[in-house]
Amino acid sequence: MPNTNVNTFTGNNESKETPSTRTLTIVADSNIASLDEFFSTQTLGQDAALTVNIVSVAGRDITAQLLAEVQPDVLLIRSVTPINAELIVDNHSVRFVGSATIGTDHVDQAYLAERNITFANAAGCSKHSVAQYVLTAILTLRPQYWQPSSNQPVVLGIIGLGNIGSTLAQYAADLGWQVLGYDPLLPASAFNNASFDEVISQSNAISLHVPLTDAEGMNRSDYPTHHLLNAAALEAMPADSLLINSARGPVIDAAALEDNIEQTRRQVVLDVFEHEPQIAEQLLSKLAIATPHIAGYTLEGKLRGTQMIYDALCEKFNVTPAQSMHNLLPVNMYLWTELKEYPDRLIKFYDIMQDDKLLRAKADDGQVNGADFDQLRRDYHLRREWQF
Ligand SMILES: NC(=O)C1=CN([C@@H]2O[C@H](COP(=O)(O)OP(=O)(O)OC[C@H]3O[C@@H](n4cnc5c(N)ncnc54)[C@H](O)[C@@H]3O)[C@@H](O)[C@H]2O)C=CC1
Ligand SMILES: O=C(O)C(=O)[C@H](O)COP(=O)(O)O
Repeated sequence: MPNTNVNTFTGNNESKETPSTRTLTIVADSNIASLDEFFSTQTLGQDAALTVNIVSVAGRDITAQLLAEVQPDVLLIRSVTPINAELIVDNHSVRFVGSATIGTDHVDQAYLAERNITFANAAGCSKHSVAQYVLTAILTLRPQYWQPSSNQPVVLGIIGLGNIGSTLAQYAADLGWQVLGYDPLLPASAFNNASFDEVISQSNAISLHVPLTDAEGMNRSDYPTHHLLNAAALEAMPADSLLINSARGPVIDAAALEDNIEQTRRQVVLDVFEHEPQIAEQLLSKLAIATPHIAGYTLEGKLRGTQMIYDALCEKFNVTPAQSMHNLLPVNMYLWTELKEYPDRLIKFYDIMQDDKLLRAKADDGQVNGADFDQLRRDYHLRREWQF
């Protein structure tokens, strides 16, 4: 069994009757923020004698073998733990799976439903964090966009207008930018106002905010996003348009992207990579900004993710939630209104090039290896979300 951190909490035994102590065993990704503050007897077992036993391990170490050894009631994961038949076909103890993430492409939700296992994710938990990451990337590379003008408007293309895309659109509108948005699964609106071809051919900057879906399989969609940006789409983009991907790596065909950057010298920002956690130096060297899947990594974003799966677990087990992320947040001095007034303070709000520098420093022998990519994320100094 990998190195685990086992905290055993025993319920208060001073009740009037001898409690029949129950144990709730949790296997959790150690990269979940404030795990022990949210999942303990005080926060889960206040209505009954309960022993909460948490086994926390690296997300990639949550295996069928570990489940066989621990027999957990609950799995708490993040995006690096695939949840599917291969992991739990022989397990009959898990009753709840919580992913403290927005994306769910790593979870076979139909299989969980078939097994009558409750699933919860953290929809929208880091929408502001990711939107602010995208704004920072754009304004770091193109600071002139702070002052759009009638003869030099800024057109931001947004593909996917859900929680993150629509939040980004609000920031863009607040800066006086024009938004061209495309989302075939939502009704037309002020922001959902263009075709895919119009977005990619008429925008100064294009940002992707779609889930990773396929034409078939567990993430099937009528509008699959796997390689949504293929060679043809990239070719249709003006050479000087900036492309940002903070959705999922495989939404862009990495090989086609490398060729397109060679041909156009396009500025590209990637927070997610088709073959992560490995990154080929050949691609890395062509990018304007590269970061290790940390667009959502603010203290608020990660705590909100933990809060949301904690609340869902409490609902599952009919327990009154007894922990709030607001008890765990230091004072936040980052105000969007201040940044708008003093754009030169952007680097103090978020120095994205420092994250870029740390990632590039891990390139060795032609690539960034998976262990180094994971270490950068595990040890990431969580940013603070700007107050909108
Ligand atoms: N880099 C990071 O740290 C993070 C990445 N993400 C990724 O961002 C994705 C989007 O997050 P949210 O906006 O919160 O999800 P969401 O589910 O609220 O919105 C996704 C939107 O994409 C639309 N969509 C689906 N297929 C499409 C297509 N083919 N073309 C255009 N639009 C399409 C949907 O209709 C939906 O409105 C997540 O699924 C996740 O993969 C999320 C959080 C952090
Ligand atoms: O929430 C999502 O979706 C994300 O992409 C998260 O930022 C992924 O973070 P990890 O689960 O990989 O820590």
